[in-house]
Amino acid sequence: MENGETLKQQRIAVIGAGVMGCALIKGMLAAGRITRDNVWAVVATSNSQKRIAEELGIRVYRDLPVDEIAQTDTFLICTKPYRVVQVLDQLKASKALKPSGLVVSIAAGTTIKQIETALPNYAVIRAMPNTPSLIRAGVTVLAAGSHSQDDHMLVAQEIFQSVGKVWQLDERHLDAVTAVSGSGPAYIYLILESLADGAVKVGLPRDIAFQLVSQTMLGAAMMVQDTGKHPATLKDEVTTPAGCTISALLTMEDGRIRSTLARAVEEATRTAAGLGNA
Ligand SMILES: NC(=O)C1=CN([C@@H]2O[C@H](COP(=O)(O)OP(=O)(O)OC[C@H]3O[C@@H](n4cnc5c(N)ncnc54)[C@H](OP(=O)(O)O)[C@@H]3O)[C@@H](O)[C@H]2O)C=CC1
Ligand SMILES: O=C(O)[C@@H]1CCC=N1
Repeated sequence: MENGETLKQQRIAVIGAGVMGCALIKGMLAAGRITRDNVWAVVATSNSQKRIAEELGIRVYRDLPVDEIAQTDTFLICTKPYRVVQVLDQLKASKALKPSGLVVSIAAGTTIKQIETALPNYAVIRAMPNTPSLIRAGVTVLAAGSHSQDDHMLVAQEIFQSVGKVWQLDERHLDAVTAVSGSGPAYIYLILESLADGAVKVGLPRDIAFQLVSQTMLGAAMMVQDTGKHPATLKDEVTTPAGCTISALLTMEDGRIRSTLARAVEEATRTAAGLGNA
């Protein structure tokens, strides 16, 4: 089978089609890795059911359908963390799970052990993606469960490669990953908005400010990736002696921007670790 073709043989269920579940379905459809026939979803409310069925053109249910479960290879669990075990209990109670199937959970703080306790002997992979998966610019880190084989990991890799870049790490890193790249887009939006506020304060129109700041962020991020240079080196290349950049940087340092951002990641890691116990 060609690289990237494994998903075409799979029937995929997305349990919880909210922000992330829909981002993943849209991303996979846009990548042409799945068809509308081989994916189905579950939501809680009739409003979401109607909206998503219309928007995505896929089968959307409010209860777990036993006949669909029996034909499904991979379950992407995308509910809030506190609902994950309840959903897994329902899947188990259906008695329709394929023994060779795979559960991939994207729930923050919900451990592989918690999932394997609910579904003993089942292949489990824990994933932490982020919202840019919607536009296929996501970041996902995968961690394998104790019954996950290479072919299961291949399926998970193909799902998340279709919506962005993928790394595989030991599960002990997943709460940190959640705090860095899972939550990360929110930090970047806050910084983007703050810089744009500054631009507005010095007279630029808001829409131009958003375009200038977001493109600058994109370019700066690409410089880090493409040049491989340390960010401090790239920063120094911008910072002319007695120029204006150093004025801005020292103002930021006065506001303890570095430790504020680093401590924020530390705090988010602590919070993420507790989310599966709610
Ligand atoms: N948002 C993010 O940036 C990221 C989130 N995550 C993780 O992804 C998961 C989902 O987050 P997010 O998409 O933001 O949450 P949302 O609230 O947007 O989505 C949750 C979805 O679950 C559905 N749902 C609720 N109860 C059930 C149930 N019993 N059975 C099936 N579906 C149900 C909801 O249906 P309805 O719409 O009808 O209420 C909704 O579609 C969380 O565990 C989170 O930790 C991971 C990475 C990033
Ligand atoms: O805020 C949260 O808990 C989730 C996990 C990562 C991003 N959003």
